[in-house]
Amino acid sequence: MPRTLILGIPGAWSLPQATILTRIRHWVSILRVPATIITGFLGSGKTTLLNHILTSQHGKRIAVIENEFGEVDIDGSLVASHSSSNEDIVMVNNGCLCCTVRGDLVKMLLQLVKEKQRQPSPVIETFCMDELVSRHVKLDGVVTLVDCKHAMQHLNEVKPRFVVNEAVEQVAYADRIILNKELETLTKKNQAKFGSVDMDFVLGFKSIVPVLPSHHHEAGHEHDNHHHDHVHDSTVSSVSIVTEGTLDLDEDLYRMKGVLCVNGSDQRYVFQGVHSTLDGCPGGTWGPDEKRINKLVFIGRNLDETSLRKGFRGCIA
Ligand SMILES: Nc1nc2c(ncn2[C@@H]2O[C@H](COP(=O)(O)OP(=O)(O)OP(=O)(O)O)[C@@H](O)[C@H]2O)c(=O)[nH]1
Repeated sequence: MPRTLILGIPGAWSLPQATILTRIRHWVSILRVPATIITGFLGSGKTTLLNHILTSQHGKRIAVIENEFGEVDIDGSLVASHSSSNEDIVMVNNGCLCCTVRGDLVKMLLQLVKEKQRQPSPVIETFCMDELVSRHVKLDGVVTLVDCKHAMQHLNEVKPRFVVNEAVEQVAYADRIILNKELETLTKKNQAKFGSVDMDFVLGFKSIVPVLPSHHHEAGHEHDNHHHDHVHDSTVSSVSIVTEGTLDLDEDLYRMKGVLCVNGSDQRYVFQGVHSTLDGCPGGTWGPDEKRINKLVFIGRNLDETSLRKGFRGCIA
């Protein structure tokens, strides 16, 4: 038994070895960095909740690993602008976090825990299976955002056999569910507005059984030497556009979001669309020598990429 480890445990010398080991494991588990998974369907309000967490006074030091569906990073800039320590936010884009980009996630997690001054609290997505990660990081719990306005459409969607309904899984594996966006039929107690919830409800609640969904990929293929047996819905895809120029602004989509350069304004325009709800607000000011790059992401079923790109180019002034 290494002496240094035992010395940290009060009364360890007088105890049987099994008890000592149990205590060591307990202490190691306490020392591990707690991670909270924030999940929820497209546009349900995850980024909004994250910004609420990052700007709340809770005394916790937080690092964020964020995964985006499209290959263009929109949320990175939206989250980073609310945080005082931008370097603690890393993006893992364009892929299912437990499959295609899992290797990146493991690297990110290990990098975060190696740099001891950082305490990644909300770290997004699955990591329990990696031995090295689980030695350093413990899953605190899974928080699922539900968009009350659009949730039933996605929860009730009948998928082909073996195709996973992500919206159902996100709810099924939640330790905490936040009903976000107002709905008149719910009592105030059950719902949140713009992710505004008590921090104790989402951080540090220590779920008793931290279980993650076992999940399946198309025809059960392999990534990074591990096997998946779930299938994502291949009709849902994303189209991302990155182009220079200024826009005159204007489908039936799940989600649109973008950071745009609009005619006559020195400020970025942050554009949000969740189904038919469209929203936008000014973002940060463009730098004097900064290239005015428009970034726009469309996520939905059977997207017509060619006409979306053509239509978007038609908006450039
Ligand atoms: N009316 C209303 N809108 C909200 C609420 N919470 C978030 N929103 C809006 O919903 C839109 C999507 O919010 P996000 O926080 O970006 O959602 P998300 O889950 O991160 O979206 P994805 O990036 O697609 O995964 C934004 O326009 C938000 O302002 C709410 O409680 N009420």
